[in-house]
Amino acid sequence: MLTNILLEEARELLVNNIIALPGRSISPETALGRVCCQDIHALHDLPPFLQSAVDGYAVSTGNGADDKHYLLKESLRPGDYPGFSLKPGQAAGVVTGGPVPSGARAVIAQEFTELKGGYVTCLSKVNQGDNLKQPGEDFHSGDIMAKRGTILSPGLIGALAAYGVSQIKVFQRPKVAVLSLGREIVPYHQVPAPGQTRDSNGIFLAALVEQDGAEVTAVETVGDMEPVQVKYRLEKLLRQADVVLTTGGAASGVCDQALNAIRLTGARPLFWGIKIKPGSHSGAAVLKSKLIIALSGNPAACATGYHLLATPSLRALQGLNPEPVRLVAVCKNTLLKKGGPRRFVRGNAFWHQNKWQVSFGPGQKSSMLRSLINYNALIDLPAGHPPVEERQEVSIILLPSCNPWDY
Ligand SMILES: Nc1nc2c(c(=O)[nH]1)N[C@H]1C(S)=C(S)[C@@H](COP(=O)(O)OP(=O)(O)OC[C@H]3O[C@@H](n4cnc5c(N)ncnc54)[C@H](O)[C@@H]3O)O[C@H]1N2
Ligand code: MOO
Repeated sequence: MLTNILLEEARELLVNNIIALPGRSISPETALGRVCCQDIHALHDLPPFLQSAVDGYAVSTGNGADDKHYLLKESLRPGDYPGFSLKPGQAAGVVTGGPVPSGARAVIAQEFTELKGGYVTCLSKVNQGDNLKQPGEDFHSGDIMAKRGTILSPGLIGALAAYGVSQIKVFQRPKVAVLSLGREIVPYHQVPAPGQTRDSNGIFLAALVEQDGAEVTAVETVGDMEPVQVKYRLEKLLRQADVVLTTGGAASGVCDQALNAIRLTGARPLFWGIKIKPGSHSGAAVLKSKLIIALSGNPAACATGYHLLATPSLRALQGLNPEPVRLVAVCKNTLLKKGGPRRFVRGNAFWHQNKWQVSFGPGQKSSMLRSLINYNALIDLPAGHPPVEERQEVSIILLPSCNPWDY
């Protein structure tokens, strides 16, 4: 087993052991945020017929006919389809988005016309093609509307509805179970005895998992179960989930539950320990197609490990690019910490005065919850870095699903 490796090596090991989940068809009503598992092509031209862009009159010019006065042949209402064509010198009333009769050369907006004695008089110059929307102007038949791996946005769902698509093929959502290890950890709704701690990581991880498009199957604690019972619990969760996230019991010490239980299940550890802080005590293992990601117990270390290892894995399982979104941002405040391994600091990123800016959150100890209440970025500081000064440029990883762009 590889120990104490680089973050990028750890992520690669994880991603290389992941095959995107199979696809399934779902209705557009439930498709928001899901990921297309195949390219989607336009089934036909859109608009499918020549349309008017305005309410007004379609006119047939040319053939030496007077281009100011037209005989009104018929007026169409929304939903009508013209069963006639226009001859030079004739006009038809048309509506925005409605079909125009064949033979029409242009549409004149109603406000630039006068209707008198069955004749339409144009008050402005008429140019061929004015206010006409060509068939296929939006999508030509066969155009790619979405590539495999595209997240279904409200706009894409709407565009597919314009084609009457009622089933969309998407990657299955990964199923994720959370197992909080540690003798002292009790379910959050239980009153802890002296020396015990409420499981805040479990529900926190479950919320992150939901934000990452996956489905939470269980959030459980083990308390002081015997190692073999922890193994049974882990096996049970592995049967119902694609990924099990453990938190706590990851550092070798008095209660080394994570690696013990993983080994007892026969899972193959991929790595244990990465050169970052916090989150150094993170590991991963595979059991057939199932993944176990072990995160630290300290809440901020748990969060950091989640963003850097679990999010890319959940993305890869859904057919998404696992690479995080990186930006360069200017620091709004200072960080006195220096030296040590590569550090990931929770911060708040925002766009202000034409640049990305970031402020370090308060309470950066890995045991503290404070920085987790309002962060949307991880500030990536290299190993051995000096204190970070205001206005210094830093590399950040955006966590858009974490918090709104608040500052
Ligand atoms: N001798 C050493 N001790 C420690 C080391 C080390 O290298 N050598 N590393 C420290 C660092 S850094 C971290 S991070 C932690 C990681 O330890 P574990 O992942 O084994 O976590 P635990 O010991 O189980 O818990 C640490 C801390 O977090 C609390 N915790 C645990 N689970 C939860 C939960 N589900 N919800 C809320 N809080 C939780 C737990 O009560 C402890 O206070 O190890 C350091 N020690
Ligand atoms: O590595 Mo611990 O994970 O810093 O807090």
